[in-house]
Amino acid sequence: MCGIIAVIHADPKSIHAASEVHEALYLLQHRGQDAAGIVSGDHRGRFHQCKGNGMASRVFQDGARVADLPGFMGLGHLRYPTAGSSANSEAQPFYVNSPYGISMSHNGNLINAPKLREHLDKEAHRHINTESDSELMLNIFANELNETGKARINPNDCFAALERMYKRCVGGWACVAMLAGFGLIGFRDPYGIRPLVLGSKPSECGTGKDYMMASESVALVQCGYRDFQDILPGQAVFIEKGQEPVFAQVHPLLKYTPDIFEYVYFARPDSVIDGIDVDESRRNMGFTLAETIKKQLGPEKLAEIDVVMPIPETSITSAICVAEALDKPYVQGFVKNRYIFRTFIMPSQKLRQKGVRAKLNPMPKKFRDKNVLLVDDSIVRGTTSREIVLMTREAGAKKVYFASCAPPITYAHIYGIDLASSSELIAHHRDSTAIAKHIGADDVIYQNLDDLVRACASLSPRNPAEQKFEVGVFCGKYVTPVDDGYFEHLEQIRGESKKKKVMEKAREAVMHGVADQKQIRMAAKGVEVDQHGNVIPADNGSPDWGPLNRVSLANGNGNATADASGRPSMDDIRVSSSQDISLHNLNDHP
Ligand SMILES: O=P(O)(O)OC[C@H]1O[C@H](OP(=O)(O)OP(=O)(O)O)[C@H](O)[C@@H]1O
Ligand SMILES: NC(=O)CC[C@H](N)C(=O)O
Ligand SMILES: [Mg+2]
Repeated sequence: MCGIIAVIHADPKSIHAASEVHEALYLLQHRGQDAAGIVSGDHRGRFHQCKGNGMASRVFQDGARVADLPGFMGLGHLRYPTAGSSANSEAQPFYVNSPYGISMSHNGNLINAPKLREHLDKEAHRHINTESDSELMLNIFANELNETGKARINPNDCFAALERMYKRCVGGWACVAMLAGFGLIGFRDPYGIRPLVLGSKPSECGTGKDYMMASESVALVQCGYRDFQDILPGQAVFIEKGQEPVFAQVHPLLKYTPDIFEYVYFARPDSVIDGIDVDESRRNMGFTLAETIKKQLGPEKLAEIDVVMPIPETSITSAICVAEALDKPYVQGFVKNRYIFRTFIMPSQKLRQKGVRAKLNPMPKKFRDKNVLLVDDSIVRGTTSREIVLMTREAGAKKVYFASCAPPITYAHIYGIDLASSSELIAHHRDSTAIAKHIGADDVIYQNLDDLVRACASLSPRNPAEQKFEVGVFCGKYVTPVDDGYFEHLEQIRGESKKKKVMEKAREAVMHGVADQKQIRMAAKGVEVDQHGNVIPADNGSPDWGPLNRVSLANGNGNATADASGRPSMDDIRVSSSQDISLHNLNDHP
């Protein structure tokens, strides 16, 4: 799950769009911790970028780098990879110089990436520099835009290009893009799987409005934007410099099916997504879960429960409601270390395991001789639940029951939440008795899928009875068609053990100078290689220079002036030189 942001100021001379994007990045940090980036666009049609691996504060050196990013518009991205690797070179926003200069931030996952790659290679003849599906999407868009053959384009040309792009891409996406010197675009997949909301505020220059788009409304609220409007499934919006937004349905709205996992885990509780208040949905989840707990445990076991405890942080809202409905004391027994971040979205299993203990510390007096009902929002790999049950017992609890606000997660997530490959999911081949045994609990209680859907749908501003959600992870029925063989492909690219083995072998081969091209490519995702081809030891915080057999970054040196209309053309857009990009991109290089 990634976070995306876009800002455009009414005043084309404004140089502060990036500082708003930067502010918003911190509000969406929970959506991606692996990489962060901003690209700004100034009135001369130049882009300026700063991106790299790490959280926003590291990449932007607590804001010091934002001064390098002048412009009246900007894009931001927070990455939690679902495709490709965690390499620096896959940090977003992505950029292509042709046509017109385009930068793009993508939240989601394309499930027909190999087909798109082939099309770009064989038919469009566009070079793809990484394994990222987002780079593919940007290039598909760029190629369709190029089909206009015009030196100057208008919003309708963009919509037409998007229409063609939507016919090629399959999966979930919410994207924001910037055309150099021209304006901003936002668009969302035909099912509205991934979220995108637009807001506005009066411009500081006194005339017109500034606009922001973001994955979650909390970013808009905190930056002073109002008049929210969710971008509809299959809808695109174009905000040209100094103009009002123009909307177009670039693909028929197929079904309005937002991803239910946004409400379960991903989004902040103070966000409203597609008109559904996240905190309220979690309260509802707590109340309905309590009913299932009553039924499953029965009066005797229920009477034994002394306290209801949340597993911070996401489940707190629901746990309060479970306690209220069961008429049991709500007790916070775990203290969360606020300097350790979300463990589930950490990149490796070892880190996730370590993360749980470092993040949550039990206060023994809250547990001693108690029968405890633990409440979490979800059980994915079981890393948290297993460790927590153990900690609960170590802290002196007698019986430990474990309740999950989400139903068993039995299938892979394919639209932008890297839940795990199905073989890693604890519920994939286990029933609740086996799961309880596996995590060491006396019993495990899961929310029913219908109850979960009702908890969210009842808050929908559309017809609640007809509100549907993307729930493939719980039942294997996905909203888009999925090609035969996709899951095998997924298993292959995501299966952690396999990835690890291949990676280790490749690293070793590179270290010993016996790697073939494929191994060099593979190793370059985990082992940094400098511009001379020398291997830099991993985890030293140094930037990614890109794999050896690929062009590292774009070169060029056109002129910087925009024409009278301010619209981009091949001539008036300066493509950043590799030196410029080095300066901005390679934060930590000595
Ligand atoms: O079964 P698992 O694989 O452990 O994944 C599920 C857990 O991961 C998440 O917590 P996380 O620490 O990421 O975030 P939170 O602080 O928002 O709860 C989620 O809230 C569950 O607690
Ligand atoms: N979580 C996401 O939305 C990821 C976006 C994109 N698929 C990537 O891996 O960078
Ligand atoms: Mg959690």
